[in-house]
Amino acid sequence: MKILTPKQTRELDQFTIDHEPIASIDLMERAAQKCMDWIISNIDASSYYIFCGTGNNGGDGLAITRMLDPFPYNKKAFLIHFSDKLSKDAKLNYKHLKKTDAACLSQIDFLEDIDFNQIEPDAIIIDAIFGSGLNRPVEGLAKLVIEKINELPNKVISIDIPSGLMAEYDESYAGSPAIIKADITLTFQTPKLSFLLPENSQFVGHWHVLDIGLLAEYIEEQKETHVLVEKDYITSIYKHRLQHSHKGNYGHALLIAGCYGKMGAAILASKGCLKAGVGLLTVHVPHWGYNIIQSSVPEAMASIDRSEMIFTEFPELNGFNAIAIGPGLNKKKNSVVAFENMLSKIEHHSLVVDADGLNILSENKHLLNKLPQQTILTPHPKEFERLAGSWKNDMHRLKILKDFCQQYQVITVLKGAYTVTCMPDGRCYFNTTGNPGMATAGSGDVLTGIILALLAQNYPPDKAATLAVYLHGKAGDKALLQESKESLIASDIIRNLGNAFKSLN
Ligand SMILES: NC(=O)C1=CN([C@@H]2O[C@H](COP(=O)(O)OP(=O)(O)OC[C@H]3O[C@@H](n4cnc5c(N)ncnc54)[C@H](OP(=O)(O)O)[C@@H]3O)[C@@H](O)[C@H]2O)[C@@H](O)CC1
Ligand SMILES: [K+]
Repeated sequence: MKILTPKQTRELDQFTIDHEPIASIDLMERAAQKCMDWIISNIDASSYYIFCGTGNNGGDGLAITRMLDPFPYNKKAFLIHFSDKLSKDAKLNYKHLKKTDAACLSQIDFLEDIDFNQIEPDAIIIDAIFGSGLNRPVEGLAKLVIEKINELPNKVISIDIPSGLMAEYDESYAGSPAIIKADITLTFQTPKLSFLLPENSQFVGHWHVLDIGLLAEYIEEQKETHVLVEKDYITSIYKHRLQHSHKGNYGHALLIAGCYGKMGAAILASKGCLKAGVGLLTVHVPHWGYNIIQSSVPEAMASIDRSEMIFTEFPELNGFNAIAIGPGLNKKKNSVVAFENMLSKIEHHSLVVDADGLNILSENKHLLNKLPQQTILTPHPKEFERLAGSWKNDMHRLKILKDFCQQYQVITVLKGAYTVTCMPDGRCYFNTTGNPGMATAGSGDVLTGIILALLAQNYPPDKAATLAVYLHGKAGDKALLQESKESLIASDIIRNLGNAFKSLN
């Protein structure tokens, strides 16, 4: 699903009004009806307090209040009068509600006009103060109201976007002094980019996209800049296996991993790779790790370094079509030299760099220029900061990520909630699978193995990265059916890769 910018959202709105065609007031009615349908099907409460602004978001709130009328609920709508400029459709809905139930509607000029004590703790608060039209930090009356709502114990449902949160912003934006902390956000047609940034999870709560029938035609014409990766996208890139195939069809991968004390990372990455369908896997390990890898991963072949403890050389690369380097490696001088030598020998191979491979890059930045185009890097935020520098807010981090990928022509998988895979041309793919139980030792090693396997099977690097991230998260979600977020470990992710693949059929 494409994520639209605020400008695209306004254009989509207008495109639908012009081409469906539909009057804007009827579109607002449809949006409010979708919210009502969702609320009636999912919420069990007897009182609703609806806080409305003066723009179209407020118009939605006023329409929702009217739609509650046939139901036996207590309801009260507050028009927060922070501006005299009531939008045209908000004004129509204001008049309409006044006719239906004038007693439930109050105009609020001062915070004291609202008796917050009357709001029962189990009542639902509907937040329709600001939507996608917010263009500056919230001040004055609206700020006071938002702060007060955030102090209440009530469940809050935000319409379209939590009031005070911008759909997009830049690095100079220090945030609004007041933003609604919603439990649920009901957003229209596509999610907003800010929902996917870690710093905003405290405001957005659980978000749901409501299809309000805005025309797909317009969305299809827009470039893929920010994409939410869901099952339909993944099934469109997943290649089914042929009935008559042999291991030669699925590539030969080389994994360079492990050192004294860190052989577990090599084992986990190897198993992830094998379980993701690679034809053949060779693992290059220090001499000391030979017995360990052979007995722990009998399906893999071993290539042995002359060094007892660390990575100092690499096998002839010709026989391999994909290479991963980094899990459980180390950053000693001889390993850096070997890494640099290997980069100069890479020709047609796809490459993944993880863990200590990334640390080597951040301590030897000149190597970044030697990475083959479309190399896949898989940092967590700390590793990324070491590679690319620090950021002021998460939107700024996204900009740094795009600049970094463009500068070095690499693909970066920035791990976290909504892991984002950024392409050399700046396209960003936000993943939707996975859970906090996966923040556990070795989880990243497994992901590296999966990416390596998909590259060896000839997936183009951009598709290999997005598919691997999705499968890794899905395997974690399947594992969580038997485990808890605390007990889930990397081996559980490996064990559930089969279930993750099956979920694509
Ligand atoms: N997309 C769709 O298809 C559909 C969208 N719909 C709904 O419309 C919503 C967008 O409505 P909207 O454009 O009227 O903006 P909204 O957020 O209500 O703000 C109102 C005004 O507030 C002002 N303002 C801004 N910042 C401010 C601040 N800090 N403090 C004080 N004032 C501030 C600013 O005016 P300004 O003062 O800048 O002239 C702005 O115009 C959208 O979220 C959805 O709920 C559905 O009804 C139908 C389908
Ligand atoms: K809102």
